[in-house]
Amino acid sequence: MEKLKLYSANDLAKVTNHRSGEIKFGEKMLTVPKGVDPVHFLEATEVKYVILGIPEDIGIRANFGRPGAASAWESAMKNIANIQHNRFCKGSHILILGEIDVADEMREVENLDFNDIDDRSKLSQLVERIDKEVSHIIFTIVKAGKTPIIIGGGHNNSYGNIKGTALAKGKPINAVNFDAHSDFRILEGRHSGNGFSYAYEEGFLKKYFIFGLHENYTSKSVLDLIKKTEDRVRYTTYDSIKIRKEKSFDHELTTALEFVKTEFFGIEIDLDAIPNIASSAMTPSGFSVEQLRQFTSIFGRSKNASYLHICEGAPDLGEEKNNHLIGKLIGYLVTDFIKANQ
Ligand SMILES: N=CN[C@@H](CCC(=O)O)C(=O)O
Repeated sequence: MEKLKLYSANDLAKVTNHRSGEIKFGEKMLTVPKGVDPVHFLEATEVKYVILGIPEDIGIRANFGRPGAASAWESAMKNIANIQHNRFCKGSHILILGEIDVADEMREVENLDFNDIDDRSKLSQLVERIDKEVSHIIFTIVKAGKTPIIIGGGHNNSYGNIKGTALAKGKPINAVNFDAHSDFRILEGRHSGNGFSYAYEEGFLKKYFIFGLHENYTSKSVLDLIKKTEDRVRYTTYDSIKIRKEKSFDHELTTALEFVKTEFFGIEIDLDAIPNIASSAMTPSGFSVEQLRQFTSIFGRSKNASYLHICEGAPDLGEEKNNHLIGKLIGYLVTDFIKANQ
């Protein structure tokens, strides 16, 4: 795990704002002690939840998107460290493992142009390089009996999450994805729009449910492909629930849960499904933050929930004065998941 940059107790102290009479997560969460092998530590610790950051937006660049998601990890950590440790949720149940070191790759993409065919191919190759690191680290965390909470990064990282979890569990897993987009697009080289189709094609993803797809942003070819694989890939649209009111939110949650919970499954959350949250494909229309939190809690409750991935939030694309909001939203989702799951 050479590309794993461990988070130290000192890193944690730097982002924790101490206040007398209060105990913050940053004072209670674990880090891997200096000089200790992280794999041994993962195997030995009793802590169940392991937080990992992926500060990249290379998959988004390879998908002709707007960069910015690399900054979500730092914003999330600044928030998570300052959540109150209390009877509702305890920081001591969390290990902050660290982040995947993508600094070299991020430097390499700075001057690459999506419109240049050679550059586009380089972007995809760099996504594949990150895929390998993500799947290896997720494999190691899950194999140690822990539940990863992954903070991205682009949605390309769904591939590594699914692959790593499936390899650790020794069988393909299911996934539920709260997203405006299917990310089940053609296998044209890796990017943020085809993490699930690659995982499906390579046999790591068994059943896949897309929750709240936006009808305007799903191509006919993807809809046709999903129709052909109906026994394994299903969806419900945002428009059918919230606009035409043909289906109820709660009923669709149950349908999706029944579909995925038959096996170990991953919970994938793309923040571009929430209105006005800064992201590459930012939207003015979508489910509310409360609905996303309910989704996280309901799926988190299942004993087969094997990881949580929150991605595509891009504080760097947001308003300068309030760029802590994405970190705060991620903090709510992390604690909603843990409270439901523990
Ligand atoms: N992870 C996001 N994937 C979307 C992005 C859509 C967009 O950039 O407009 C997709 O490929 O469909």
